[in-house]
Amino acid sequence: MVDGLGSALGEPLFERAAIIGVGLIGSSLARVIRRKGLAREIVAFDASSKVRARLRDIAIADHVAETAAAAVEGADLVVLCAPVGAMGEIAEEIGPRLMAGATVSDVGSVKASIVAAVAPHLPASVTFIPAHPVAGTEESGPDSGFATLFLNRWTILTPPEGADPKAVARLAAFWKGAGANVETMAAAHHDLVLAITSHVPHLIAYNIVGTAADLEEVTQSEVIKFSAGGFRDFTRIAASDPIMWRDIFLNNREAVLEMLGRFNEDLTALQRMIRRGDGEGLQSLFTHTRAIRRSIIDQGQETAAPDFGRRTKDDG
Ligand SMILES: NC(=O)C1=CN([C@@H]2O[C@H](COP(=O)(O)OP(=O)(O)OC[C@H]3O[C@@H](n4cnc5c(N)ncnc54)[C@H](O)[C@@H]3O)[C@@H](O)[C@H]2O)C=CC1
Ligand SMILES: O=C(O)C(=O)Cc1ccc(O)cc1
Repeated sequence: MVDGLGSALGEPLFERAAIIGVGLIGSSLARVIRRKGLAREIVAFDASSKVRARLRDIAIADHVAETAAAAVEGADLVVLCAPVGAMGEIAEEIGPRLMAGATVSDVGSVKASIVAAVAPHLPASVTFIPAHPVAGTEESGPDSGFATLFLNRWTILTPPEGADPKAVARLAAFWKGAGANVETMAAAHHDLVLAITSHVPHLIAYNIVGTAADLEEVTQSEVIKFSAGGFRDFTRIAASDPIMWRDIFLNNREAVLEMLGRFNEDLTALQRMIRRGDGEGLQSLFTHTRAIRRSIIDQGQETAAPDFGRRTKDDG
C-alpha cells in the first residue's frame, strides 16, 4: 500500500460528484474520489477559465462544465470548494438546478456564515451538510492538490438540526473513504474552535511577517538572511492564499475577535513577565506548551518535523 489510503471500497457511495471550485482542496478531493472509487463520475467547475483549461489537461475529473449550474445537473453529491465569500453566490446559481435527494456540502474553513449564505438558496428536496476538512497547505490551485491530503486528518461535519441522518452517515463514510477521521459539531462551536486553532495563528503569522518586512528597511537583508529560525515557519503560513484568508477573517469576525482579545491579554502577561524578569513564570508557561506539542505528536496528529512532504510519489 503506497499511499496509506488502503484498498478501494466496494460500490461507490455516490453516482455523480460535482466539485465547484477546483483549487488545492477541490482537486485533492477529485483525486481521492477517483483513486478510492468514492463516486462513479466526477464533474468539475471552476470560475476561472484558466483553471478549467488546466483541469482538461490534467484530467482529474470526468467532465469539466462551463457553468456551476451545468456541473450540478444529475449530481447526487455537490461539494462547494471555492473561497468562503463565494459560497452564497454559487448556491444562488445552482439552487434551481440541484437534483432532488442530492447532498450538498462544502469545505469552507468557516461554517456559520456559510450556512447563512448558502441554505436560503437550496430547495427543500436536498440535504445541506456543511463540512471542513482540517487539512491543507499554504499552496493553491489544481496542481497543488494530492490524493492523500486528508489522510489521518479530521473532517468536521456541522449538520443542521433535523438533517437526514442517512445523508449525514453517507457523507461521513465518504470522508472516511478519503482517509479522514470524522467528527460532528455545531457550526458556531466549530467557528470558535477553529478561530483559536487555525485563524488566529494565521493572523499572527501574517502580522509577524508584516512587522519584520517593515523592519527590513532598517536591517536591510538581515530578515531574510537569518530567517532559518522560528520566523521561517511563520513565512510558510503567511504565504497562504490572500483571498481565502481575507474571506475567513471577514466571515468569522466575532469568534476571531473574541480569541484575539484573550490572546492579547496573555501576550500582555508575557510582556510583564519579561519586563519583571519573571523567569519562573516564563519557564512554567514554556514547559506547559512543550507538553502540549508532545501530546499532539503522541496522539498521531502531527510528526515531530513539519510533514508537508506527505505527498507520495504517485500522488498525482
Ligand atoms: N487551503 C487550505 O489549506 C484549506 C482550505 N479550505 C477551504 O477550502 C476552500 C478552497 O480553498 P483552496 O482550495 O485552498 O483554494 P484555491 O485558491 O486553491 O481554490 C479555490 C478555487 O475556487 C475558484 N473559485 C473562486 N470563486 C469561484 C466561484 N464563484 N465559482 C467557482 N469557482 C470559484 C478559484 O478560481 C480557485 O480555483 C476555501 O473555502 C477554504 O476556506 C479548507 C481546508 C484547508
Ligand atoms: O497550511 C497550514 O498550516 C494550514 O493550517 C492549512 C489549513 C488552512 C485552512 C484550514 O481551514 C485548514 C487547514
